[in-house]
Amino acid sequence: MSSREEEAISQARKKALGFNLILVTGGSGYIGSHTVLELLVAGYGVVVVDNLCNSHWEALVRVHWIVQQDYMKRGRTPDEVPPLFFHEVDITDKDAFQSVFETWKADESTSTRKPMFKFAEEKKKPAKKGTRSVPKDIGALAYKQTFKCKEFPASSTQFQLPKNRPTEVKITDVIHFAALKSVGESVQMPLSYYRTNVGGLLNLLELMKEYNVKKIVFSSSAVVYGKGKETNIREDSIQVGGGGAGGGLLTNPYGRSKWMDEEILNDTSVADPDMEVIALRYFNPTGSHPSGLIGEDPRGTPNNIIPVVMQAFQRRRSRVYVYGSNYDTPDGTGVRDYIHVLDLARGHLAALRKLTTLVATPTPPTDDPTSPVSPTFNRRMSRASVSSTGSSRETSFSAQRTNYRCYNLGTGTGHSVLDILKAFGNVCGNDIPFVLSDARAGDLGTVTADVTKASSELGWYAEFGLQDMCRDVYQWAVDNPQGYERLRRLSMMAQIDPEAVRHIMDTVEDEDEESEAGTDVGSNRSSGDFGAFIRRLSVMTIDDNKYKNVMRKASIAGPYLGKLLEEDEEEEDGSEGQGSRNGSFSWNVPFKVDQNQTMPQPNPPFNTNNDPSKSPFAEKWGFGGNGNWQTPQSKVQNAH
Ligand SMILES: O=c1ccn([C@@H]2O[C@H](COP(=O)(O)OP(=O)(O)O[C@H]3O[C@H](CO)[C@H](O)[C@H](O)[C@H]3O)[C@@H](O)[C@H]2O)c(=O)[nH]1
Repeated sequence: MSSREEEAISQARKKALGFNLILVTGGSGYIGSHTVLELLVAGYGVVVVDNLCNSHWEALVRVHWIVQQDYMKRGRTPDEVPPLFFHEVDITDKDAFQSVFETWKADESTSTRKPMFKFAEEKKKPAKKGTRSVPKDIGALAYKQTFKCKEFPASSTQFQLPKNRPTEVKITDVIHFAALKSVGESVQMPLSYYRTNVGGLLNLLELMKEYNVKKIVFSSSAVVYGKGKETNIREDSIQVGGGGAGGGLLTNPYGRSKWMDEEILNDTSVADPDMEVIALRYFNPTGSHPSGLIGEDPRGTPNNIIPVVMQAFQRRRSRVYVYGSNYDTPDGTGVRDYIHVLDLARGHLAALRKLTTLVATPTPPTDDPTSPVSPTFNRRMSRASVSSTGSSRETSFSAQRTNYRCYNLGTGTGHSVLDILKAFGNVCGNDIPFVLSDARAGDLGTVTADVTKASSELGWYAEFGLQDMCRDVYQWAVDNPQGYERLRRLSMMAQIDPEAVRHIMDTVEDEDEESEAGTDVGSNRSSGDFGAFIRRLSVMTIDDNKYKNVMRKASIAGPYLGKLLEEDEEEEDGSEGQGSRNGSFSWNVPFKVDQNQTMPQPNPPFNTNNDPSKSPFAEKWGFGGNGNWQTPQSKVQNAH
């Protein structure tokens, strides 16, 4: 590790000192980013781990910026916003994941936390002296930015810095979002789902154990209720811990992976009485932050109703197919419990506070061996759960523990598909075209939550209604017609052809100088700091004219890049337009061209009178005698 990296880690740790530090896996995704926002608003420091497979780092920059505005609305200064750090790491890569824990591990010399019990078979191994991952300071990036956004009210989340600020740097809790989440895709690629959703959780729990992190909020789903449970579903209608039905009613690998995760978490809490687990079962999340700066950006063709409606509004599909009109519901269409993503995010805060209370007032251990808080009892439970005889008596030992809790997060109110179409039509002032169609295989008529447990035990309840959800989704759709897609493309562009990007950096220089948004593009051009450049361009994504200007210049620079940046037209049936969906961007990481990547045939640039050979990049990209451009890849293929 270079001295510069060591210095960066040391600076980050200094910045984090005094904050309760929460590790959020999958924190740049849809629900993750809104939760990070609420954590910062509430005064928590946040460390995000995300592999960006279905999200964009830009979301986090926007999050920190929104929180700065939120703080100002509350009479505080942006400097007071807690730190937000980002690691681009895949949780299935255990070594890389461990390097994050190494970076943020407690300083042993100042640590006051001691494990309460040590079982013989679980003696803590010394932490591996592995590499340490260098965190990106998102707050520092956000301070330089200017975004245009809708006026939004200050968050209702209370600012609650702990009375005694932590005197050591330590991750105290984990919120685990990182997972794959498409039902249909999980049927096609079950192994990927189990690898990420189950394998990733195992890595996390092993690392939490090794680094003595004991509290976790887990992102579960109403999907774990499976078939057969419909209206006002209670948490105890299925049993985690072998005490009843559950996983058997599930119909797809995604649902099974979430169910398995809950079982694993429960078993872990049985084996370790110090562990505190809360699983949150989401119903149908939708909505976005009212600023219109962050929102849902589903990759590929969306299947969920709200993104589908949004696409119909954007004319990216001709109509919405309403699946099923003969259900036993008021208007015959499917009824679901839609919950605003900000309510969901605040549900995670409520869960964190619950975990904090539990740890702050622990039940003292007792010598009574039949007591569930006795070490003797827990040792027995531990043995029972690994016994090979599997008698029913022993099975009952592995019943759900009190340090494992699950809660529904929903509103308790159902809305039909037609209600959604009407509400969305109201906010956008246009009717959403739809057609009644056959029911989708496996769909249920009604799925709504009983939310009394969350309100009585977490003190949480949903504040937003359907109209709020539709309004905020609409705002996001209007301001970000392609979600973060443009950003993904710009990032992809920097990865594929840094030379061409450098050329665009030259051509947009004047624009940068005119811009009021601070940027370090110019000063870093020679050192290839594309991160700064992409960040600068990301500001332009909201200003359509500027963005189009850049696209035009990108076409000048390189035909493939021009193609990459072209607006994609969604097919009528909703299938994806061309353009990469795999682009991601890493700061200061050498850009690599993936030689196996299949690149689309680029269009000729339009500034060279359709003579590609006049482009400054003609030689680099190759020019076929038939007038078609060739990427290096297609050139290789043609040679064989
Ligand atoms: O193009 C569409 C898409 C959906 N629907 C209908 O809209 C309702 C909601 O469907 P979604 O696909 O948006 O959501 P589901 O309730 O089917 O599934 C969601 O909630 C589940 C838990 O209940 C799981 O978490 C799952 O991953 C998640 O997508 C259903 O009646 C569905 O039939 C349509 O009519 N047309």
